[in-house]
Amino acid sequence: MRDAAFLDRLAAASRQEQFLTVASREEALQRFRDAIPHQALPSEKVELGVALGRVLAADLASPIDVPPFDRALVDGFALRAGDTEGASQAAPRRLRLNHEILACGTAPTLPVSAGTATPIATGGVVPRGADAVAMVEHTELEPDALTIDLTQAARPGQFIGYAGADMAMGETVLRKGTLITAREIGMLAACGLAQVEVVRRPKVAVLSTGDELVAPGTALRPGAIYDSNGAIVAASVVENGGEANLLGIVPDDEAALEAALARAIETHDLVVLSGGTSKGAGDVSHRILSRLGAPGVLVHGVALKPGKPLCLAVSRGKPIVVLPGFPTSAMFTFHEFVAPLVRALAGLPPREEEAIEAALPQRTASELGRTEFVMASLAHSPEGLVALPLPKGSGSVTAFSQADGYFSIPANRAGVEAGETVSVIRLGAGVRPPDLTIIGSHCVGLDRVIGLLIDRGVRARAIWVGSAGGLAALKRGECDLAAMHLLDPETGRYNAPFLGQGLALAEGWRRLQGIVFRPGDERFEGRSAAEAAAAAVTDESVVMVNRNTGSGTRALIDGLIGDARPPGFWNQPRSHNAVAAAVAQGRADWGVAISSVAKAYGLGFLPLTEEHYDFAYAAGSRSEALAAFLKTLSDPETAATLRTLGFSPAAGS
Ligand SMILES: Nc1nc2c(c(=O)[nH]1)N[C@H]1C(S)=C(S)[C@@H](COP(=O)(O)OP(=O)(O)OC[C@H]3O[C@@H](n4cnc5c(N)ncnc54)[C@H](O)[C@@H]3O)O[C@H]1N2
Ligand code: MOO
Repeated sequence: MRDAAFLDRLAAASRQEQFLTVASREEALQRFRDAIPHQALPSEKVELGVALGRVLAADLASPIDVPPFDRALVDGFALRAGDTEGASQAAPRRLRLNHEILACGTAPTLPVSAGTATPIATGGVVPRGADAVAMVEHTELEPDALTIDLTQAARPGQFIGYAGADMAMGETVLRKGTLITAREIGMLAACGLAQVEVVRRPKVAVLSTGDELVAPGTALRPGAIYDSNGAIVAASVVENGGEANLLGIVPDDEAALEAALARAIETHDLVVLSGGTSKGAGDVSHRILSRLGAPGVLVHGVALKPGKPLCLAVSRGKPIVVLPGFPTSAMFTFHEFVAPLVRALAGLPPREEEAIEAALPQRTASELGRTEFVMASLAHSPEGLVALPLPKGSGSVTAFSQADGYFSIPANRAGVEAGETVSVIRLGAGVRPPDLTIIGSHCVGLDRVIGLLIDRGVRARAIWVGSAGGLAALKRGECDLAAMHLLDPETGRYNAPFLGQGLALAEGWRRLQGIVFRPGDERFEGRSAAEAAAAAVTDESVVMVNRNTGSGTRALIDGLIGDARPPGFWNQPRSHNAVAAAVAQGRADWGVAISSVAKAYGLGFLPLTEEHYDFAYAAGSRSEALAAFLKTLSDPETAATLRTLGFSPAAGS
């Protein structure tokens, strides 16, 4: 490896420039706004049939009266109210019928003169002379059909819809910036408009850079990951009124990137690239963006977390945004810097942000000097709403989509204390806290049970932080249930010994834990788990993968290996899947995981023990959602589902 090219690359990487400017979020936004007008693009005319989802470019006045004439609102007779005064069942008023019937679409030819009435249908044109319509139910047709007897007096104007009552000619009926939905389409059609003037949609080029990226739909090679930013950014552009052009993946190559960016700015209003902007790659984007045209980079580095390496540039009058590669950082900076621009160009008003107050149950630390945004889930607690910071970092794709919102910690604070109230800005419309929050250890069995609950109308959500974390969260009142599998080494019992005052345990199911290894590995194949582990810890060439302290599985591993510290001991991932992936990919030779995961990864399995996966909850809780969960847990249907997944439901179900 110590060849010249390798040393050159290493030297180049360590020589990287510092970020050009580290701006505050406000400064960064200001510089971007000063350089790029955040205003609607010019308009274009589109047919009504394709206007759905577009934005009106100008206020719109109705060119006609709607309805265009005074019309009957009931089936009956057009007449003069004055002729009907005092009419009653006992003393009906007799009116002569005019010789025409005003069906819909028929223009009247005869006026209604005193003492006469004209038959009219709902929607028919009210004839000259008439000032009211009487309902057919309040009249009796005389046998000669030439007269009616009216049994109820009519008020002037009764059952007439006047011209322009709905929309008057010249009245502004729709405002510019209105998003055209089915309702607006109806109004435009009623005005007789076949076309409408809408804001041109901003054309946004979306690119991803990274040699490790592959497009969804293709096979993953070792070390590669799917390009998720491209898809998320493109969809978010559309959600904010833009037209996304997903240009795909560009390799980490200066010339290729420069060529792709140059092409993209020619034909788009905005270019959004993600990845390759932090240290190590930072000056590449910087050099390219400066070469593409003045003024080049406006901001590179914002005192934000997530989102520090964000880069904002303008070349040839076009904005170029380089989002950080980490998906949560990319989405967050998109939301803060790109979405407002796309909306403005598309003529849409700024997104309405709904903030909701929630208590923080736990201290959350933050970095001094950077405004930190913390993705959080909302949950109900006996004391009111709580904001649960999501345990996943900027590299996660799910943090942004699973969060109900985010709260910020100012740059001059090192954290927020437990019990403080934070203002959670909601992400997405109509986000409601779930009925039931489960925190603890992940299990695909629980994924299914939650699915069954959702089918029954209970909105349940799980947050995976491990058994001990779930129990601690339950004790702090952050959730309704803790999903756990903790073994007490002293009693050999699962879960119950850890509960403490006020908590009850619902038995869930049993999961077979065992040693996982690559099939065919003779150091494990055909042996007992205890025997294989004992041999493995004395062989320096065998690498293990451990689990995190506090997990139920770690307690098992400790029991297996005692004080031994074999290679791999300090590699302590937090899930069964991470253990199985490490073994399957050859980064480790053995670990402990549950049988269902071993099967999913095609690994060999030496059974160790059946662990109990149970649920702790507050004994006094009266939550209906909790009751529904406990009921679902004891359903035969649930038990059958769990068995098909390879779990043994607890006795009794
Ligand atoms: N030594 C330092 N390292 C890092 C720093 C730093 O200041 N010093 N900053 C960190 C921060 S903060 C962030 S955020 C990331 C962002 O880095 P880049 O914008 O250069 O992004 P990459 O290095 O290209 O990728 C980071 C990460 O994200 C994955 N990625 C990239 N593109 C995509 C995509 N389209 N879809 C899904 N995932 C993507 C990529 O594989 C990496 O895992 O840098 C820190 N490092
Ligand atoms: O800015 Mo990075 O986004 O802190 O993770």
